[in-house]
Amino acid sequence: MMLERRPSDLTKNRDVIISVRGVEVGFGERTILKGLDLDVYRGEILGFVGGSGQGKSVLTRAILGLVPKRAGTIQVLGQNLDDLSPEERRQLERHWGVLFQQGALFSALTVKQNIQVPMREYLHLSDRLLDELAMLKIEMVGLNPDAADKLPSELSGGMIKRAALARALALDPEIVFLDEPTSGLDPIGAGEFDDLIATLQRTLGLTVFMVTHDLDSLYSVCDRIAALGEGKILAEGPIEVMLESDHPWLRSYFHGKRARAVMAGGA
Ligand SMILES: Nc1ncnc2c1ncn2[C@@H]1O[C@H](COP(=O)(O)OP(=O)(O)OP(=O)(O)O)[C@@H](O)[C@H]1O
Repeated sequence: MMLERRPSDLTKNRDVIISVRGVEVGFGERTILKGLDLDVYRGEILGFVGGSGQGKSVLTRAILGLVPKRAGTIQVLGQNLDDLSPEERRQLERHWGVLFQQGALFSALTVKQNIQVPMREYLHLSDRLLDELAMLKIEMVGLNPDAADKLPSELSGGMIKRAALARALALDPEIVFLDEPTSGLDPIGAGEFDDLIATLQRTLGLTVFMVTHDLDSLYSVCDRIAALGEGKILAEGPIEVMLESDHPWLRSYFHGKRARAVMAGGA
């Protein structure tokens, strides 16, 4: 069953920063996304939910241009991804940062060197300036300065996430893609990471596209939520829209035992 899409008040008069129209993605015989439409608005934190294997990572990767689509258009910052030359595409990529699920830091590089990888690719700055910039990012994500010279293997899970976020922020992006940023963190670590994302979004004016299963994150930091199922967006809007939906998956997700516990927790 398809639910009527209902734009929230939050979206009025706001710039669309990512526009997905009629996107179809499949592998072999299987079609994962079946003509999906989605808008992401400048400055919002959009939580992207859906059952396991529904295609949340596939859509994220399609927006990043990492998996081919069979149909549809994707515009990011007003540019149609299909129309870009390799150099235009490289310039566009400067404007987004990505935090993949596994953190994906280079294991042989220190935190500082990891953060400097995108900087070295795009900026032509002295080593001293690159060091200063990296230390700024380290501070921004709440890591101790002495984390700079550590290898990923010397860090806790929470610190790895922060270091990966610092690298995603290396080029001062306008959009950050986060794939299950709080997975693997304990509830306190996850809550602190959520707070960090909310603070960065407010202070830097970031737009955040966050794939998450974490109900706490959805309640506490997301401005809007989009739910994926059956290859399309089942519903999108603030949490109230999710709670009012009578789609069976949304009902069991947002009214299940765990959801009730989160609500009761005062979110
Ligand atoms: N490169 C690929 N080749 C073939 N099938 C793929 C490929 N990438 C993803 N898939 C399939 O597409 C489906 C959607 O995968 P995806 O990782 O996007 O799900 P998800 O919604 O992010 O799930 P989860 O919440 O478990 O991470 C899965 O069935 C997966 O096996």
